[in-house]
Amino acid sequence: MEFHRTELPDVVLIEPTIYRDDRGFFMETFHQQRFADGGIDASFVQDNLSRSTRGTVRGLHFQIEQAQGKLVHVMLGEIFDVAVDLRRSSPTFGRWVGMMLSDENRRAVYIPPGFAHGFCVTSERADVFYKCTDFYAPQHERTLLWNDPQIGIDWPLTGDPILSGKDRQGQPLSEVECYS
Ligand SMILES: Cc1cn([C@H]2C[C@H](O)[C@@H](COP(=O)(O)OP(=O)(O)O[C@H]3O[C@@H](C)C(=O)[C@@H](O)[C@H]3O)O2)c(=O)[nH]c1=O
Repeated sequence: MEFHRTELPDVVLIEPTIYRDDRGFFMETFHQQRFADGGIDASFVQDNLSRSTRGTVRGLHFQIEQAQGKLVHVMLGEIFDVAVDLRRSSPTFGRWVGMMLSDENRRAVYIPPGFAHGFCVTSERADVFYKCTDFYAPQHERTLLWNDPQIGIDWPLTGDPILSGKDRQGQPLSEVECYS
């Protein structure tokens, strides 16, 4: 298992060790000690699974209180997974990073509290499984506008995305409440 810091250094790409044999493969998806050694000291309290079809964008979501760190895996399909730094005190405030995660590369990403998270589905469908460091708290949930030109995420989309009503009404960075 390898841990690679991204352009936003607190966002970490995890490259698993995959053991293949005649039966198929085996890999660890989370190992507290190895993650701690790799710089991720997180304890998870909630696991989520969502299924989405091609061209769906979910996000960009965060909780202003009970901020969640997220460890994101793709069980089926392929996504472009995005984190946006919303910590005003950070040198990378307002910047984004995106990574392809799939059932082929089996990569995962750890996004710590303080970031908005979202993804776009680039396969027929995608099952996304993620662990969270705090509980879902809808009263604290905020939605950053997925296509805010000030952030300028280069989504791998060919047309208009499939969005929830909530995500269509996301707030731009200039208006959304951020972390200090
Ligand atoms: C996120 C969540 C939603 N729900 C419910 C609320 C709602 O009725 C239904 C669908 O919720 P949403 O539309 O918010 O689901 P979704 O758009 O998939 O929200 C998720 O998006 C990704 C990008 C994230 O990073 C997650 O933290 C989460 O915000 O599921 C829960 O019960 N628990 C949860 O933890």
